[in-house]
Amino acid sequence: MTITENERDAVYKTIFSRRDVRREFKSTPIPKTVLERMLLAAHHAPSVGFMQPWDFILVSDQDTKAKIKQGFLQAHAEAAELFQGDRQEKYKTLKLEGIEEAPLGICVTCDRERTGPVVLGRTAKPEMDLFSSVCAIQNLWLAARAENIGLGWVSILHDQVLRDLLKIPDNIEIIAYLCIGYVEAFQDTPDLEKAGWLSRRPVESVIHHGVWQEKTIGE
Ligand SMILES: Cc1cc2c(cc1C)N(C[C@H](O)[C@H](O)[C@H](O)COP(=O)(O)O)c1[nH]c(=O)[nH]c(=O)c1N2
Repeated sequence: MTITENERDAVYKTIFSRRDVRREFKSTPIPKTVLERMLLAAHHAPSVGFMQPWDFILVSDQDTKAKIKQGFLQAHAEAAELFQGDRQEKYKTLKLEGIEEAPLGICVTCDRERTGPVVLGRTAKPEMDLFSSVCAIQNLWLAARAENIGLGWVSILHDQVLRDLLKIPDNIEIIAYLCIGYVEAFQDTPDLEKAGWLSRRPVESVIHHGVWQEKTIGE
């Protein structure tokens, strides 16, 4: 199957216009068929040894979301203490989650024993199963964008909060909590760039020819 030029352009458009969304979620529920399409796309991610170690826990209960938000607030306050001076003040102004506003939360996990203990491709690098679950998240993120649905990753949250609330067994690794929903608009630039936190590095600064080289860019 050959990808046509228009189809190629649509893929790049989706990649470049994807955003981490934390604000302006609409309460409109995501239709079942749309959600199924997105989850099927996530499930078609590459995985080490074709292990498919991911699971997706769908969270729409408002009370559960409120408890997850409490967990975020605690971790967020702890995080603020780690920054100093102006950086700390700036950190406190950032909007870093849309847990209660987004109609759907998805907790993505990784079952490290799914096809184990010995997994093709994981023998020298045991963390490859975790990375595979992240591949599924990226597929979900892009599929959401293609559906004009926003997705935001919230990692300022201790695992135990999600483990207790969502009854996740100890042998299952927690990879991510994602906030998902239709949005008022997709911004052209990342929120953190707009807020003056960091900006996108020039692509030349991350490409090395032959050997790794130290590269400095103005920040
Ligand atoms: C593993 C991981 C974890 C997080 C994120 C991303 C990833 C990949 N990002 C989103 C992150 O801030 C964002 O991707 C960058 O700022 C770039 O913006 P765009 O994604 O291009 O809009 C993120 N954003 C946020 O508001 N709260 C968070 O806790 C996190 N955590």
